[in-house]
Amino acid sequence: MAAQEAVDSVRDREVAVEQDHLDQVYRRLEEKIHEAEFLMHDAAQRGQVGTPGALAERDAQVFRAGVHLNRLNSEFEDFLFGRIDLLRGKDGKKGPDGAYTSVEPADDAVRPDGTAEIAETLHIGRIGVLDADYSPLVIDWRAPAAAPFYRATPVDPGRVVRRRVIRSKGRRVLGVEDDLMRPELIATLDGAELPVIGDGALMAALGQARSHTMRDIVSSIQAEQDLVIRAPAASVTYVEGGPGTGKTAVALHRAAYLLYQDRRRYAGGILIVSPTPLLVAYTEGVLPSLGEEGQVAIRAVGSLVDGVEATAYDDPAVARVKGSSRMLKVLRKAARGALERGEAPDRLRVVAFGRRIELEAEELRRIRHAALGGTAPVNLLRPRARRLVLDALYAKSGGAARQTDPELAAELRSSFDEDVTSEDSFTAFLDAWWPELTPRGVLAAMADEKRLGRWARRVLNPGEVRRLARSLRRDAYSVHDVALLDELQTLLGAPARPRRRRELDPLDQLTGLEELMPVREESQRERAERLAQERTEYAHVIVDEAQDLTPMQWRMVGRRGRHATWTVVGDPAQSSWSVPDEAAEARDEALGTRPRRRFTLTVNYRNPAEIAELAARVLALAMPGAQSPRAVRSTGVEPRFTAVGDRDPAEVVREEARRLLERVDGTVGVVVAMNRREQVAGWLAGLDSDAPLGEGGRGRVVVLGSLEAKGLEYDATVVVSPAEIADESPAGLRVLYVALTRATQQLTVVAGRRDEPDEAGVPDLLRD
Ligand SMILES: Nc1ncnc2c1ncn2[C@@H]1O[C@H](COP(=O)(O)OP(=O)(O)OP(=O)(O)O)[C@@H](O)[C@H]1O
Repeated sequence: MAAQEAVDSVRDREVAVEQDHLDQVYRRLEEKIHEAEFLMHDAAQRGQVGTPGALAERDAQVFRAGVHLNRLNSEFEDFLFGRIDLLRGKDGKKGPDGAYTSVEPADDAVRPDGTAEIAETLHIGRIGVLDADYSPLVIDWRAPAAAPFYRATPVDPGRVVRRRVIRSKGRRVLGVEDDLMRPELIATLDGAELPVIGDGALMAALGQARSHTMRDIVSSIQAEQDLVIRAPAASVTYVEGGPGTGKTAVALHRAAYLLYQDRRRYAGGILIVSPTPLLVAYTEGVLPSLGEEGQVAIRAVGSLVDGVEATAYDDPAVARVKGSSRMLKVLRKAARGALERGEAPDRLRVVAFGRRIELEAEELRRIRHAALGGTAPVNLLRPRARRLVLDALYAKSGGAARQTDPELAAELRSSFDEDVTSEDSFTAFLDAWWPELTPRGVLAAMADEKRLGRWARRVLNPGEVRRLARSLRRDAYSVHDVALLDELQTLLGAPARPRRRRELDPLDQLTGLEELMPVREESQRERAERLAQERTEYAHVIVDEAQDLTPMQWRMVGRRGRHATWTVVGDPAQSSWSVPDEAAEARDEALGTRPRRRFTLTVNYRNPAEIAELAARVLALAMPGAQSPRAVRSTGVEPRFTAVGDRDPAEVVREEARRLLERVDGTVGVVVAMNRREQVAGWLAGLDSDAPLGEGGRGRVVVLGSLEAKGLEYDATVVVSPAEIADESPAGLRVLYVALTRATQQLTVVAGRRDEPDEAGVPDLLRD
């Protein structure tokens, strides 16, 4: 009892120490907010002076003040989260943030008798704050001086003696968790003692209940993750790692880091490509929590083309055709072939120079053929086709023979052209004979099996043509259709007629200003959305779950980062694409010859060892020889197996979900084969209506098709019929591996007849 009281009093004292520091930080922040408000006000006044010099000055001031206000307001909550106590460094140089730059301790930082002193204490937070005397009150987590907070380990501690994670809410410090990097020094430090509280922050973070949104990991980023987050943005950063190794988290923190490093460069935008809208929604809050918004667009791969939000999935056989690079040949033919629609006119009659001139079907066909020569986008060829038609008409009119003088001949020709083109019927003919094609129109034309058969000759077999045409007759676009639309956009080109240009706002030129200025007619959010939509190329592209992109999707994503640097994260063992080699080829094409820096993440932070071990059995089948990531914790709860047997499957699944709802505080995900989604959602309707999670009234139970589970996680999961999931597609075992690795605490597997369960209910596929 007495011992516990002693621990509590040390803890209280340490919390009070950090509270003091936080109070000091808040006082300083308040001063800065006043300063910023003054600047804003002052800048607005100056803005009334209309000279160019005053405008430039206003821009710069408004920008700086806006940055301040924006950040201070959004990050007032919980922005101080770490502290490191450091030995004296090798050199005595300080960086711009007032911290010493040396990573390594001085040779004599630990004296021969084993004693040492703490030479520097740094607090780490979401943004940097300097005191009035320019000493650092808080170091931005992305600054070089903060790196030791993430990198230090007991094996390689550098200057760090103790790392502390501080939990705070608003202005109140709630607790501290320490990791000791140099335990041998603790008893021999000069001056103040350095107490150590708690079991470390990582375990505390991992054990927390999950909600429907991902949390940032800024206070517990691990050393191998930090290396990726801070990797220089040259060319391609390529990250592989098994389920739960933090790839998505790392990708998001890397976006924030890159913006901090070089905001000007990334004003060109960062695009994060995510596999599903569910994962987009799940991750959307992380960057704002790190203080970054506006510059980063997170888009599902089915929403990369404006105006289309595809969520439907094709069945695997169709998806395989639509994703394959063979489609490129088919689309090239379709883009040109779609000009020849059934209703196109097959003759042209005009009156010029008082004569009737006619072009017959065969002549028009030849002209079209000549105009289409080469590979230029079809819509851009319309002017060329128009010219060739006029040439042919002129030749027929005999006009060329009437004039030998070149100057007069040119004049004659030009008045001929004017005569013809001023007739409405000529324009009407051209519109019908060489219509402006749209990607949607061409895709619709491909729904005609006969036509598609012609365009796909020797590329797709008749069965593939039939299935593809049928799938294109559906009302909604599928996720795979989006890459086809995008490819068609490139093959067709923008319409030839000039678009109305948006008026340029001189303030647009100023980096980042759009995020900060309240704009007159549009809300800030609308404006950010519009700018994001108008943007077709990005300065940095991050691809999450990269193993899933099909060759056609790689082409689509590649077009958005032709001049970009890239971060590509993925796990081949989780690929739901059936022909990984083909996808790898397409990926290499999209990334070009840019050199790659490769990283591997090795620790599974999501699954307890008990679940990871079960998943490893499927990994061995899905990808023999592949390494499982190492799980860092164990819950002592083994996965549970239940066979449906003669019972009603609806009852069994409902019962198992209910059971897990009682055992965990957060979410329960029920993962089923894609074609069972609706049915199982029906089975579970109303199950948790009295236990909503509070975020927009969403319940704690979610039913997911196997392909939708990608990247997500739940406190507990029910995986329904592994065999059904595995049999769904050629990549089924890898998809099952994904399904089995979603739970942070508990996993229940429900086996159907097809699973051939043993007497303990363990499906054939999951037996040792
Ligand atoms: N350093 C960390 N500190 C705290 N939590 C972490 C850390 N790294 C990862 N996590 C947590 O582990 C879980 C898995 O992370 P994440 O989803 O990024 O993994 P992933 O590699 O993308 O997984 P998958 O391949 O299955 O999609 C998340 O809940 C994440 O917050």
